[in-house]
Order: sequence, then C-alpha cells, then structure tokens
Amino acid sequence: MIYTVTFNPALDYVISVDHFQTGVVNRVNEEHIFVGGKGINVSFILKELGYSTKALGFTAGFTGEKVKAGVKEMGVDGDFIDVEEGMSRINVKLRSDEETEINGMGPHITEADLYKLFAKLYKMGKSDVLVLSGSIPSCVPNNIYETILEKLASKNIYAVVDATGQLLVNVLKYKPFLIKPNNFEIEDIFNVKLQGEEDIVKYAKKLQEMGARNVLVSLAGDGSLLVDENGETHRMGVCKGKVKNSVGAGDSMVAGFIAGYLKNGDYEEALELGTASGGATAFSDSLATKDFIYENLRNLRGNK
Ligand SMILES: Nc1ncnc2c1ncn2[C@@H]1O[C@H](COP(=O)(O)OP(=O)(O)O)[C@@H](O)[C@H]1O
Ligand SMILES: O=P(O)(O)OC[C@H]1O[C@](O)(COP(=O)(O)O)[C@@H](O)[C@@H]1O
Repeated sequence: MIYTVTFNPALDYVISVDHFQTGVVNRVNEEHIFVGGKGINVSFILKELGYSTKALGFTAGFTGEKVKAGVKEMGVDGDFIDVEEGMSRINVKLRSDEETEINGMGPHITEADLYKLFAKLYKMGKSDVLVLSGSIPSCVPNNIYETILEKLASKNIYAVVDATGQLLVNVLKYKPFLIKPNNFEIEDIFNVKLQGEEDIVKYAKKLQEMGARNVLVSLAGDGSLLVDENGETHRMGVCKGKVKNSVGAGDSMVAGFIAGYLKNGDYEEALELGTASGGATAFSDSLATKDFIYENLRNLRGNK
C-alpha cells in the first residue's frame, strides 16, 4: 500500500492578473480553485498511473471540509484527521509577469492529533511506501518527519520525503528511499549558490552521504538530475509543450518516479515517468491526466 501524508492541505487559489503591481487595486482576469497540498497531489497522480493510495493528513474548518470533498471528487481515498482550532490553508498562486505564491499557515495541530496520525501509520507493513510531503504548520515540531520515520524504523518501508530545510535534513539518518529537493532548496540547505551541473551532482552526493538512498534534484524547465543508490548519475531534460500552470509539477514528478520505479525497479524508467508526469502537469490547467502523461512519455522517448 502507498500512504501519503499531507500535514497542511490547501485550497490553491490560482489567479491571473495583467502586470501585477503592489500598492494598487489589481483585477483578476482568470481564477481557479484546486484542492492541493503535496501529498494529495502525489496521491492523485499515482491514482492516474494505476496505483491506489491512502491520503492521510489534517484538515480544519470550512476549507478543510472543501479539501475532504475535493479529495473524494478526485477519486482519492482520503483519511483525514479533523482538528479543532484554525482552518485549512488557502494558498494564493498569482500568475502575472512573474509567478508569486503566498502559502497560508494552516490549523493548530495538537499532540493528541499527532498520536491519531501515528496510530494510522503503525498499520504500515514491509515494502509499503510512505510519502511525507510538504511543509508543516508552525505549531508542529520541525523534527516531525524524523519522529515518524523513527517510529516506523523497524517496518522496512520505502520512505519518500519532499520537504525543505531542517524538516528534510532531519530525516536523512533514517535513509529515506527518495528525496526530491529542487535546486533552490539545495542552495538553502547548504547555504551556497549552485554554479552549474557539477555543483548539483556534488551537493546531491552530499545528501546521499548524509543518508538519502536516491536524490532527485528537479530543475523546473531545465529538467532534473538523479543520483541513484548505485552511484549512477542520470540527467534528464524536459518534455516539450506550452506551460500553463506549473503548480504541482514537482509532486507529479515524485508520483511518476514512484510509479515508474515500482514497475520493475529501474531508475531510468522511474525518471522518465517522473519527467512525463511533471511536464504533463506543467502543460495542464490543473494536475495531469493519465492519457496526457503517457502522451508526454511517448514524446519524451521519441525525442531521445
Ligand atoms: N516549464 C516546464 N517545462 C517542462 N517541464 C517542466 C516545467 N516545469 C516543470 N517541469 C517538469 O516537472 C519537474 C518538477 O518541476 P519543478 O518546478 O522543478 O518542481 P518543484 O515545483 O518541486 O520545484 C521538472 O523536473 C520537469 O521535469
Ligand atoms: O506544503 P507547502 O510546501 O507549503 O506547499 C504546498 C503547495 O505545494 C503544492 O502542493 C504544489 O507543489 P509543487 O508545485 O512543488 O509540486 C500546492 O498544491 C500547494 O499549495
């Protein structure tokens, strides 16, 4: 079974404004609301690729009700813990001359709420996949992903972690199967400015030395780079297409990578399906559909 955990689900309010300016009234010319949050996005793409998942996490307030209803509509099996204080986030994704994101805070999660999550995770067994994805509300200790992996250490699961800063660094000692930082997140962790591909490989290998089995570095429109657990480096370009909305491209890449790997354990295949899934989402108004992912996969292979 594949479990995804989204500590802080969101309604993504994606708006377009011509030449956005601060300090004045701006009018929106296109708007959409999507149910989001990294783990939920991963669950949706895995479902499109034929893998059922359980989407765990925390919800609160009227936005939380909308998140749960939306997850159901997406055809994803959600099992969210309702918390009492606060509300699930609304994340604003502003499309204009530049892309700007304002991600909300999220509800107050208590220790008792966390124990409800642990109880669900204890059901995991050997070779199950656990995806810990996204930020956590500020009230949750930033070693929470580490705590979860520590509790599950004896279970021999595949852990996938897509998080930033200390939340990510803290889990490395539990040897997660996969981490997917982007180039900016690596710069942030090591407090460096990456100067090209050699540098990306260097810091991906450092993350491996710190414990990660496979390090997938996503580079948005420049593709991605994987340093796998066998010591091989794979460089992948991108699918060709017109970008519509890149929100969720990273989550789609994580999901595609997992699905590709689960097929027969081949890292090149995993990276191809990850790339096709990330690209297909970037070229869609919302998360990609199965048919479009496979169309992008065929094009990617055809262009090699
Ligand atoms: N503009 C784009 N054109 C084609 N593919 C893209 C584009 N943006 C993202 N992707 C695909 O999605 C993957 C993940 O995107 P990225 O933006 O790096 O993730 P994140 O949102 O996690 O930073 C990229 O490695 C690439 O394969
Ligand atoms: O949990 P975080 O890091 O605040 O990110 C949440 C946001 O990330 C997303 O999951 C999109 O992530 P990516 O663009 O990195 O794939 C949005 O749906 C959501 O608003």
